[in-house]
Amino acid sequence: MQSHGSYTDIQNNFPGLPPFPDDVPTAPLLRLSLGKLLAGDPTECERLFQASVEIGFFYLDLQDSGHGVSLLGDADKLFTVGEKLFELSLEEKKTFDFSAQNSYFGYKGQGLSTVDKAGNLDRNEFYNVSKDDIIGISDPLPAPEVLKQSRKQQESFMLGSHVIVSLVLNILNDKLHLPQDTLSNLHRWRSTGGDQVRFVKAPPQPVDDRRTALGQHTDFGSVTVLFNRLGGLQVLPPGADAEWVYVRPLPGHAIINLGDAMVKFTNGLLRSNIHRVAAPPGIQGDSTRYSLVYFSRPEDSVMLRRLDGSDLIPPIEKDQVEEEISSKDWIIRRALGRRVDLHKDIDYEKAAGTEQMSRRIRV
Ligand SMILES: O=C(O)CCC(=O)C(=O)O
Ligand SMILES: [Fe+2]
Repeated sequence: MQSHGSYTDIQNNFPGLPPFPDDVPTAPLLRLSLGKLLAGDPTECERLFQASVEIGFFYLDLQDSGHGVSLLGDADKLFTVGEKLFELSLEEKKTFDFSAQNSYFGYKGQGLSTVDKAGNLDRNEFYNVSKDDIIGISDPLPAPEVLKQSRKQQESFMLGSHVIVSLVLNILNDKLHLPQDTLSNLHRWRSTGGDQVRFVKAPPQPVDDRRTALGQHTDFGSVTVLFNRLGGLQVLPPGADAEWVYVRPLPGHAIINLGDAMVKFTNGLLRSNIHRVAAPPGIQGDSTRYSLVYFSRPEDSVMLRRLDGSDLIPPIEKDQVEEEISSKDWIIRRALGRRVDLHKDIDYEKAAGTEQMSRRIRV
């Protein structure tokens, strides 16, 4: 057994950052190869499907494909952009909070969302940038100079992530026996939707008061492409007795997870796993944590309900009622429903997603 904070494999750590400790429980997520998935390798595609049914999270090794390597390069550039972005004064950043206009794009300051039913507040700030804005199919939102100057890098990162999303959707489409292109036709690059990049920053927390930085949730959309360097992300495996485990960040890999839309489209066959962000473990807890995310969502007008045309997707049961809600309304309800600055009384449950199904506990 290694001592606290030590590491066995230098390649499993990020240069310049304190190592992820070896003595905390981690999720045994599958590591899939982008090169193999792009080549249509049947075993790798089957592993992707398995991971999507069982846990809804997997690592994607980007190092064995030219596309993946260039996405890693774009992610590196945006980590630097993110650091500069959050260096702006709070006063300036707040001018880009558009939530009062019912928009989830722009800045969210630290401590504006509840992380649990007790009303404890979050400990991170983030900034959401709309894909539609960056590719010029919606009116541009006001943005700080550092974001205006990096629109090209953002577009490249968004497109690169969207290619990964489309690949995952096409493999799932095939495995679900859906008519060809069913899923990708609900996620067209140049159609209006909620796709976004999120820059995240969480400062180190006081040693004697380390808490959840981002409350437990399932992602709202379809497929998430996440870049982590410091630990802190945790998932709750299925089952009544499950305990939170860390997802160890791996250099050269993205973390891919499915969101609520995939659960609704497949009537619970695919899984959108509950996750949260805790303070980074061990000596990592003294460092500032940045992360970078690409969230894909079904196009705005898509209704989030069971898809027709598959013999594998379970039918709607007799006593089951599907909510009539569009992708756009779902995301607004989930993204803004727990903001203490927008609502006097927070109905924590009303802003919930598919968490209950995610637990896979039969009642
Ligand atoms: O920062 C992370 O690692 C995860 C963030 C996350 O889960 C989210 O923004 O939905
Ligand atoms: Fe998330």
